[in-house]
Amino acid sequence: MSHDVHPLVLNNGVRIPQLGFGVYKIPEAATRDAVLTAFAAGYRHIDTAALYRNERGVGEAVRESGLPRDEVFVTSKVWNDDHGYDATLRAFDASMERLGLDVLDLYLIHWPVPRLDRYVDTWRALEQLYRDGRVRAIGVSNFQPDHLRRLLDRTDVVPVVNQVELHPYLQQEKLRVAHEELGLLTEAWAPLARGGELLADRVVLGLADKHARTPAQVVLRWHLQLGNVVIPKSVTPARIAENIAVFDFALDEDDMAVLASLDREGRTGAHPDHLG
Ligand SMILES: NC(=O)C1=CN([C@@H]2O[C@H](COP(=O)(O)OP(=O)(O)OC[C@H]3O[C@@H](n4cnc5c(N)ncnc54)[C@H](OP(=O)(O)O)[C@@H]3O)[C@@H](O)[C@H]2O)C=CC1
Ligand SMILES: O=C1CO[C@H](CO)[C@@H](O)[C@@H]1O
Repeated sequence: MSHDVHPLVLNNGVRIPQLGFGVYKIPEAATRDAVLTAFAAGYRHIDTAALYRNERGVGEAVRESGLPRDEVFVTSKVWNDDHGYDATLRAFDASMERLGLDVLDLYLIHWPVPRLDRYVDTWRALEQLYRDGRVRAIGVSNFQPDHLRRLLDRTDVVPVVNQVELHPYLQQEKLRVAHEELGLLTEAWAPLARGGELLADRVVLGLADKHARTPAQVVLRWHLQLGNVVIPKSVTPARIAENIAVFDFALDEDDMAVLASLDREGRTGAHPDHLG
């Protein structure tokens, strides 16, 4: 993997570009072009899921880009309907058929769905896929500390990431501390809080002005400096380029402190204890 993708090292030694491209809500027909635009802008990490119904477009773009396969990092996720050992193995095969890839870089359990109480069995299926070399790393998404601890108590492979909603309005400090203790990286979904109010927040606008950057760039830079893996989504070519142009400036301690003060439990999505 070339150096300009700013990789972080996962707990199994695999490198992940710290900034990736999210494709939730991009229609299947538009996904190939959006991902090719992202590759042209320098992204080398794509975040999709069976739920997003656009894995085919992601796979097409990977092939048509002409990029060496080992320079592109692709994540997908097993959806809530497919929890359980056998169902997860089938869901993985179906995702791989749609993606048209031989090996996946990262496979995640999308939500723990505590009501079903099957995420430990689902994890055992991911462990099997990892041992079989079908996926280079396995992780989870939307897990709370108690879900993580249960997994770690009962299974062998430590997840490499927990992908959770995280942005200045929902900073997830307790969870980030738990991740550090358990040895996994924090991956931020909805890193721009879905592009709403946060990007018009007076504090963010002030920092954008100070650094002659856009509000989205300030927020993404904050994520990078916290050590988060971050996966902003956009279908707008100018924004796709803007969102990756964040490696050539830095927020100072005061900037980070003022952004820390924006925390307010401002979820845009479901709470993991309630979904499912
Ligand atoms: N594991 C999970 O449960 C979840 C995972 N995810 C993953 O995280 C990714 C990112 O999260 P997502 O929900 O898409 O939200 P984001 O926080 O990435 O926000 C995306 C929205 O912000 C807009 N936007 C993007 N860049 C800019 C910019 N520079 N200036 C102004 N507006 C901007 C986009 O508009 P436009 O596209 O029109 O340009 C879009 O409406 C997803 O695509 C998905 O891959 C997301 C939700 C849950
Ligand atoms: O990945 C996802 C995209 O956003 C959805 C709506 O918040 C989530 O439920 C889902 O987990």
